[in-house]
Amino acid sequence: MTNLAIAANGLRKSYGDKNVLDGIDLAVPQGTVFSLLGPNGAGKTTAVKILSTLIPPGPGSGEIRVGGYDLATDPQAARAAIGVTGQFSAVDGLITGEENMLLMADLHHLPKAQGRQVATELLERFDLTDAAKKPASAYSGGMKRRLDIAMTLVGAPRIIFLDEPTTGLDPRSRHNMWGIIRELVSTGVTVFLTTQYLEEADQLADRIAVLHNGRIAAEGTADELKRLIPGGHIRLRFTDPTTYRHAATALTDAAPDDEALTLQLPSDGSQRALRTILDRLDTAGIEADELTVHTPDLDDVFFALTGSTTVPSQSSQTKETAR
Ligand SMILES: Nc1ncnc2c1ncn2[C@@H]1O[C@H](COP(=O)(O)OP(=O)(O)OP(=O)(O)O)[C@@H](O)[C@H]1O
Repeated sequence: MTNLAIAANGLRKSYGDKNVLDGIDLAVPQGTVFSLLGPNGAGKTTAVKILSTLIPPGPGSGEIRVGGYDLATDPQAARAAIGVTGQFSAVDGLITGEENMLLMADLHHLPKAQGRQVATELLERFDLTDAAKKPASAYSGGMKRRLDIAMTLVGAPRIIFLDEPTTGLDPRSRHNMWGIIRELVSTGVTVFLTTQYLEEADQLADRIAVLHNGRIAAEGTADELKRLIPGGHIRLRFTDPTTYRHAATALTDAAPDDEALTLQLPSDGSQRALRTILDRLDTAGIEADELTVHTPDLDDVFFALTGSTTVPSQSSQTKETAR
């Protein structure tokens, strides 16, 4: 267990008769990014709050270790090893970015000169030097998130909890944030990330766990999770109903959608599979208005595991319907 930054056994939490976490196990090696995925209300924030000592675990939970320290017996030491940013931001809008940073330095009991130096360096690193003297309330969403992370780093935490760090950010700010997270990890920091964006988990996480109905429905690398979903498909779209019907009669193995005028054929998305389908279309004299290749991605995994259907082969359809 010593090389694990976070280790939890049988993590439980209920609110009233609602079992939010129903005994989940977590093992996050040092220096890696672990992503907890789940639909809204799945219990991601609850897990972050317990692991970061903000709320106690529910009765019956097993041992929880963060930074090597047992949360039950040594919460202070665990707290010293971690930083938390996210939905419950620490940024005070009434004071400037620099003042927020200095306040953090005071909270960490850094000597004045050292506090100033750390604040200046972090503001520079997060591209906030020009805005340092402006009240944080005037910052954009992306700047506030950057300031929030910069404030977290004042205490030089080895483990950082990022609760939906890019929710609501525009694509450029999101990519900037990904760069920041990658840089943190390159310095050996462990990141526990919750996100609603599957692409984010795919981009950043070494391991991903999907939380559903209070349990971990699946866990693994992005590739391992994608392998849970068999195959992809090729989708043919028609605008003319007669052409569509002709194609549906010719391609008996295709799944038809009479309303959308589309046909879906199972395919691994390879060049060879594509050529076979094009040959079949040529032979039957069919010309589709649009042909799209769909390979399984994390969305498919997510919908297959947390959607109404649990039949993997239906996942692709689930995704398309859901969009
Ligand atoms: N203090 C509380 N009292 C009662 N119920 C709570 C409390 N905190 C959370 N819950 C409930 O626990 C469930 C999980 O909430 P949580 O915030 O952990 O979900 P989440 O996965 O982080 O969701 P989101 O993506 O929407 O932030 C929800 O149904 C929520 O309403």
